[in-house]
Amino acid sequence: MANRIHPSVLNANLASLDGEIRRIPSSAGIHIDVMDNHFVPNLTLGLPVVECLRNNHRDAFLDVHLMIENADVHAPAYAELGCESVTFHLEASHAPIRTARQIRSLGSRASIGLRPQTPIEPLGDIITEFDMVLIMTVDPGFGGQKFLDGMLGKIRRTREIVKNSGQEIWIQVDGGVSESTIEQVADAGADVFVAGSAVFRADDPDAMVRSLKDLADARCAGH
Ligand SMILES: O=C(CO)[C@@H](O)[C@H](O)COP(=O)(O)O
Repeated sequence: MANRIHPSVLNANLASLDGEIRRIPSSAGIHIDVMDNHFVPNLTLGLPVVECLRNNHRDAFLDVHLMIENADVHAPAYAELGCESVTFHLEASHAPIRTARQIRSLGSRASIGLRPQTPIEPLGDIITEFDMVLIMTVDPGFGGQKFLDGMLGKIRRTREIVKNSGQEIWIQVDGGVSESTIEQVADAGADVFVAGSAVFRADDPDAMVRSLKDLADARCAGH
């Protein structure tokens, strides 16, 4: 599938989210980080704000990344709102298969996220329950951190597992993705790239989105 750039609004002006999203029309999706100050040491926004964004951006692909405890309880509500993709964390779920099925039954793509320390291998048995795997390449909680090079092997192994599954499952990489790192991330096998500070700290955020896409496509026009 074609490479996709999903800017994370965590590093945007959160008080002007509507306007910030309108600055990046070349994005394939908008990555929205929901944090509860328990699963991660940061608090951002939740269901009411995502509902407003849904209403104001009917055509956008909303890619919600839940960094919250009790994911099984809360995740389906984001699918009910009509978010195209809902990621919850394996570490915050007691029933990942049931939650993924619920999300899919509500018409959204189900995605599973992994902290840097969580191995990918145990997911092999249930990977076909998901439409996307999100590999965190920084410790979740904050934008602007350095990409963890040690995660490249994990991305490669994830690509192998996805290939062996015979399904088209997207591999999203989140954390420290920029013009300096995206090529190696694409080489390793990712096809959905979250970039926060690289996009929103750029003078021209939309030009940055296009540049990241070109760099990824030059390495691999989809896996
Ligand atoms: O989920 C997170 C952080 O926990 C990310 O989505 C960040 O928002 C990415 O920001 P950059 O590392 O690209 O600045």
